[in-house]
Amino acid sequence: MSDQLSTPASGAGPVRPYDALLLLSFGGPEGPDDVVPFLENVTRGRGIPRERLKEVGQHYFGFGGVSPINAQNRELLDALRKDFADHGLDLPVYWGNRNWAPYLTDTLREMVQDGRRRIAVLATSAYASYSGCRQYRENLADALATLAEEGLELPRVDKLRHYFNHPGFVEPMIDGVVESLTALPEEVRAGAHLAFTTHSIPTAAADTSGPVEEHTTGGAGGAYVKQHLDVAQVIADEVAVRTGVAHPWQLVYQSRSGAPHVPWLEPDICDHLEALHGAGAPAVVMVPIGFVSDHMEVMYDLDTEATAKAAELGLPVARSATVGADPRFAEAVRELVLERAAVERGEPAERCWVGMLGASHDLCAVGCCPARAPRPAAAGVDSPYA
Ligand SMILES: CC1=C(CCC(=O)O)c2cc3nc(cc4[nH]c(cc5[nH]c(cc1n2)c(C)c5CCC(=O)O)c(CCC(=O)O)c4C)C(CCC(=O)O)=C3C
Ligand SMILES: [Fe+2]
Repeated sequence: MSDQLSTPASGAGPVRPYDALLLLSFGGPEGPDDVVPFLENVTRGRGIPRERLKEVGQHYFGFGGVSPINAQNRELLDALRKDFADHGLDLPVYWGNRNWAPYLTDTLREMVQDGRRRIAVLATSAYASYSGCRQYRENLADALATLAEEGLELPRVDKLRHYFNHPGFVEPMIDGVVESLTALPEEVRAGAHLAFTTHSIPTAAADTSGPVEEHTTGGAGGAYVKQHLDVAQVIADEVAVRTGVAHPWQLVYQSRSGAPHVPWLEPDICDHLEALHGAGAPAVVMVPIGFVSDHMEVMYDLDTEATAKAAELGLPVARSATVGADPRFAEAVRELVLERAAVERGEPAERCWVGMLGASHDLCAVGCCPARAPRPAAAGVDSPYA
């Protein structure tokens, strides 16, 4: 590979000390035979009811057993490589997943064998939560443990900060909402509501999301909800500036799983559509701010299920785009790498953000997004690895 020839082992120029970027994602099935083993990987030890698993399996089978997430990650890889090349960054980009091939452990092994010693990690999850942050750090720790057992010299892995409020993540979504409003019939456009959606999680997980000082009680939602509300506000405000209309908005949830007696964040998007319709809303734009690409949770839960619900109600809806492989997102990733590289060199770092919360932390503190049963997690203050 040509990048191996041109990259000194220690990394060079503005990316120093990094010598590689790892795109860390969820993974998804690539055909019907993959669906059940994929779901087994996702739900191992998580207590998801069998009925729910059967149902989710049907979502995948309905699309030929193929999740769109892998193709979307390949597009993002291309966008990142192009952006880095266009800006003279000599930083090879790798890809590994939690739940499907290419598996994280295999990618990390390949990286070590390629001589990568200091790795920046971008997870395809923008917000704080156990599922979106610590679980990826646990996956990194598991992969490092495997490589250690194999006698390999371990690289250092640094997870890049949360980017929910990075302008390169938020601005493409603002454009998307404006476009979706334009796509609605003109007579309902001005009255349209914005339904910002994200993945529901157990309220107990939401309350303990983010650093300990941001934890809440009683279902208030912790950093997870606070960060989503911040992004929603920024988007709604900018859409109002651009369209001249202050569209009413609310943060709602989707893709609930788990046992029915366990409280998860509510309301669900489908119930919300029904309530809005009952209250006389003329149209709704669904804005999936919780997701980085139009993967199965978007394609099924919003574009199929919620859209069918709206049709049944006679409520016009549109669904706005996720950031995907937008060049502005690739640029944001470059900025995040350069920012963290400066921090690691002990130099001042320029941090971009929008909204009210400021740039998120580089290193997760002890107690950040705790697991129900504590396990080793890499790339945080409590990492057992350097
Ligand atoms: C916060 C969050 C994100 C957003 C942040 C991020 O992107 O990471 C996310 C993303 C995703 N979730 C995905 C798929 C699934 N998630 C499940 C289950 C769960 N998700 C949870 C949370 C999240 N999930 C939770 C608390 C559970 C319960 C079980 C557990 O505690 O782990 C299940 C099991 C069946 C079910 O119950 O739905 C599946 C199949 C896919 C791939 C889609 C594709 O294939 O295109 C993606 C990107
Ligand atoms: Fe999920």
